[in-house]
Amino acid sequence: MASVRNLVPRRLVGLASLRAVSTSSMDTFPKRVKIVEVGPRDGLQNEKNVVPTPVKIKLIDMLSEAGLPVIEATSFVSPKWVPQMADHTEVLKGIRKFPGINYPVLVPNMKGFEAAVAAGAKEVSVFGAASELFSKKNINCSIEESFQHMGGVLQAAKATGIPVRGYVSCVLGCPYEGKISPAKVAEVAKKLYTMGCYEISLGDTIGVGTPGLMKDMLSAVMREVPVTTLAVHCHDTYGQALANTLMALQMGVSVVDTSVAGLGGCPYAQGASGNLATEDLVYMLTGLGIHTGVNLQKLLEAGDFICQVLNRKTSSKVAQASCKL
Ligand SMILES: CC(C)(COP(=O)([O-])OP(=O)([O-])OC[C@H]1O[C@@H](n2cnc3c(N)ncnc32)[C@H](O)[C@@H]1OP(=O)([O-])[O-])[C@@H](O)C(=O)NCCC(=O)NCCSC(=O)C[C@@](C)(O)CC(=O)[O-]
Repeated sequence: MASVRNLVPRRLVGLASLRAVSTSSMDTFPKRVKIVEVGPRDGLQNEKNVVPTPVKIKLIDMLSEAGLPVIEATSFVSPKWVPQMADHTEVLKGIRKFPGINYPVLVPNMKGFEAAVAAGAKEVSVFGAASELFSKKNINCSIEESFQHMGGVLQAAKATGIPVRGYVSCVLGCPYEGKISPAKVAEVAKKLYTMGCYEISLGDTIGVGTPGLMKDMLSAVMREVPVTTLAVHCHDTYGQALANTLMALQMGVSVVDTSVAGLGGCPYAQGASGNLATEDLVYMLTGLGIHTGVNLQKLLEAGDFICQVLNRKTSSKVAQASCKL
């Protein structure tokens, strides 16, 4: 693989050719998009070989340097279930905390919440699903039981002034149940919103959705939850993540979860590939003239770094193209 140093002078060529467009269809897009970088958590949780803690810390520091406003750093889940995240405390304590950047962590229950707070977490994310079977496989409880676990975390977080983000998985399909109805997604999203999550991230966990499904699902959710509190989280298994995200942006969503180099997958969703690559979203938004505050060059360097450590080719089309320029 080419070294970062060799790539640096050439990579801006593609970016420099981008020109912000202004058409009437742009009126429906948000003026700025908040990118939630989930690579260090969602991106690495599925890696078979344990990634050394200093590598995770360096990756997060590089992503901070790139200007990502939110970086999901790790998860305080059971190390028996997800061994890759067992070093959560060391990672959270070891990273440089840049002013203005949030470093939320995933917590499934009070045990995870308490450990996260003890490690210095200032924001947490709870996670549920719109599929009963996925909920059972992923967190070993029903959707109803998961509301109780999340409710406990939300109450404790409120008492300590910690903001809570909520995830809904399987919003466009489930590896165990198949089709998931938009009404079910809306019901779960509404529950998380009314319980106190300030933002609800809608996850196409296995990347099976298409823009039409995204439109139907979002239309149902937006009848129950304000669009200003919604985020989308698209995996790219069928190459639809960027198209699905574009549909969400057109519908007024302005928060998007992505993963550097397109890393990712869920250990309890066999066959699901990585998230939408952060580089590809930044490139598209730059072309649309939508502000993100992210430095694409530095982001590409972070992607190169983690791909070299993992001995993996990047899944980002933009990173691949930039290597060839
Ligand atoms: C939820 C549990 C813990 C239930 O797991 P369980 O086995 O049902 O839990 P339990 O309460 O019966 O406890 C069993 C053992 O786990 C311990 N335990 C219990 N909780 C914790 C904790 N927080 N941290 C550390 N240890 C914990 C607990 O202390 C006990 O230890 P033991 O007595 O056997 O030694 C487990 O199922 C789990 O950790 N699941 C997490 C799975 C996961 O991380 N999945 C990936 C993240 S979700 C995702 O990727 C989707 C998303 C968010 O990206 C969006 C999308 O794409 O859709």
